[in-house]
Amino acid sequence: MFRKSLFRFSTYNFINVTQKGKVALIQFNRPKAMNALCDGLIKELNQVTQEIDANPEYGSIVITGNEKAFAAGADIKEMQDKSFPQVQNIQMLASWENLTNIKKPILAAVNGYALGGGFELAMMCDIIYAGENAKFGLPEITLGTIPGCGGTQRLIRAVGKSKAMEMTLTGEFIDAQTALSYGLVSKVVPVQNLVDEALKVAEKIASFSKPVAALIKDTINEAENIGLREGVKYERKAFYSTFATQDRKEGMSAFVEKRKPSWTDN
Ligand SMILES: C=C(C)C(=O)SCCNC(=O)CCNC(=O)[C@H](O)C(C)(C)COP(=O)(O)OP(=O)(O)OC[C@H]1O[C@@H](n2cnc3c(N)ncnc32)[C@H](O)[C@@H]1OP(=O)(O)O
Repeated sequence: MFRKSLFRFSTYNFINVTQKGKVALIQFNRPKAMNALCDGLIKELNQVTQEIDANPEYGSIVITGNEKAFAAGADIKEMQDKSFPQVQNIQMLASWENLTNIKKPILAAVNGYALGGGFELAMMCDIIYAGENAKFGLPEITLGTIPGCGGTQRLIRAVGKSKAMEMTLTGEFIDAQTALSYGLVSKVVPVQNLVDEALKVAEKIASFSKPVAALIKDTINEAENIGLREGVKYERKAFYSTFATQDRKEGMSAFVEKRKPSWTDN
């Protein structure tokens, strides 16, 4: 059934979606606009990620752009003439947050520019890998505005106040090595190897029990929403809930019996 859907996705205007084993690879496809994230692209991204999330064939997702740009932000040309009442009325950019409701782990593979909303979208993902040419920035101040997709909130959590202030108040970009030293990305790899490296790790993640991977993703992300005491309680509840799964039983039995576990996602 999903293969049919993938066929339908291939007719999408702004993204390409391909199946790589148990991983769905989503590639932004607006090369002439530096993959600026127009409304249509975000609609397609939300639709496809929700379908992938519901499809048991898939265990993880990789999102990427091209070698020049992951995404150069929200589409400035779409926003240019909007008024305050209009943006408030349509709750502009609010639907971008849907990505954070996806239960399956999402890796962002960033080559080139990840700016403004492009960077914010990468920060909504669970793991970021950077190509050697990656450039991250929140240049909204240079446009007379501020980040609107959680950038201020996620950046301070990722890198601390001084660096978050420096990046957002100057609008300057940082390179891949700096992003690595800030802890914003987990790994820097040669540009041509980036997507393969992300797919390899995504395939490994997809090989585990899906409900267990979803619990890990959820509990780590929840840490950004709540304090430590509440967070530890939240984690413990999630941990206990793995004892209601076959996969927890199988994983521990396999260890004791010195064999490979066989996951059933139950
Ligand atoms: C959530 C919010 C509020 C936001 O994201 S606001 C947007 C934040 N992002 C930005 O400010 C980055 C804007 N882009 C840039 O600064 C430059 O395009 C880059 C990425 C540095 C690349 O520079 P260059 O290599 O010189 O390419 P450049 O010619 O500027 O871009 C190529 C095309 O993409 C278009 N483009 C690039 N970024 C765009 C964007 N965010 N929105 C719309 N179009 C964009 C650009 O207008 C140009 O189109 P055209 O050929 O019709 O003139």
